[in-house]
Amino acid sequence: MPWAERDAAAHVAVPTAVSDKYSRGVLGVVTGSSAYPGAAVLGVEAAARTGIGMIRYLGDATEPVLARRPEVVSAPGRVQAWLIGSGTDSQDLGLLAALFSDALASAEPVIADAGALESVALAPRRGVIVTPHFRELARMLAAGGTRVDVADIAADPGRWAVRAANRLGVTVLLKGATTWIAEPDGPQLSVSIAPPWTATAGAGDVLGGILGALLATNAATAVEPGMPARLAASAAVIHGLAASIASRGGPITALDIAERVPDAVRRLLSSESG
Ligand SMILES: NC(=O)C1=CN([C@@H]2O[C@H](COP(=O)(O)OP(=O)(O)OC[C@H]3O[C@@H](n4cnc5c(N)ncnc54)[C@H](OP(=O)(O)O)[C@@H]3O)[C@@H](O)[C@H]2O)[C@@H](O)CC1
Ligand SMILES: Nc1ncnc2c1ncn2[C@@H]1O[C@H](COP(=O)(O)OP(=O)(O)O)[C@@H](O)[C@H]1O
Repeated sequence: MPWAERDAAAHVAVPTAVSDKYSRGVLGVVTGSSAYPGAAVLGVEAAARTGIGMIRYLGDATEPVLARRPEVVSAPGRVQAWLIGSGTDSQDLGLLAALFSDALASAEPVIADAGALESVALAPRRGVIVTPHFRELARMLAAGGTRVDVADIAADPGRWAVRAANRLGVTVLLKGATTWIAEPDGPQLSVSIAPPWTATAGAGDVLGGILGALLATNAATAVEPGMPARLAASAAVIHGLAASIASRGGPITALDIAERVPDAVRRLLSSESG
């Protein structure tokens, strides 16, 4: 089922007069590495611009993240959701492996990307959303014993998203020109609003940050049946809309998308109230 702007608008948590930074939601972030520090900067930038109470950044790229976003806290503490894995390599995790395991063993919802995908294959649970592209999904399925060519996934991504969700037991957001979302025994959703200019390095890291903010700010309902898929699809709508606003028919960078996220959220909220 296509997920539309009005559907996404209903999943933006708008602060009220009684909100504070903790009641709005805190996102714990374990992303980035010495090889890929930029992925951490992009995800944190996108989460901050989606609207969130606070971000705790606990990965290996604290310096560039704080240089871009001094609002970010690098002290450990309580969080309402986790974003793990963007900009990391599953073969070279070092101390990050323990942080991934802790997040996956916690009760909070988790978004797992890139280098954290294989950790999920070993410890799947409800409340986990994985955000692979086609190659990453093929690798995840292979780790679980299902061999599939990337070309087969590309030929029928919607079906593979559903199959993977059921086989892996987690919500799958499969990235591409159309983004497919499937929850085990739950909704199957799709979003196709991003312009092809979105196919640029780091755009997926930005999507992870947007989804992280939506999970943390909807923490009370985020793991109810159907909600992981709806929140994931809403993040894809905000991402695609921000990319369209940034692009206006021309080229964009991943950071351009993150910077236009407030405009995308504003547009969703104004269309909902109008
Ligand atoms: N700014 C940042 O910090 C960013 C960080 N990022 C982070 O990078 C990490 C890895 O993510 P990824 O998606 O690249 O990983 P993956 O699926 O293993 O792809 C490898 C495949 O690509 C192919 N390939 C490579 N070069 C190619 C070429 N020129 N032309 C054609 N093919 C080429 C290569 O093929 P091969 O060379 O082996 O034939 C192989 O199959 C991940 O942690 C992510 O978060 C990104 O988000 C970007 C921004
Ligand atoms: N042809 C396309 N048209 C629209 N969006 C695309 C297209 N190709 C990729 N995307 C989007 O761009 C992002 C790419 O993410 P990803 O593959 O993880 O790249 P990276 O790892 O460099 O961030 C995803 O959100 C995906 O849905």
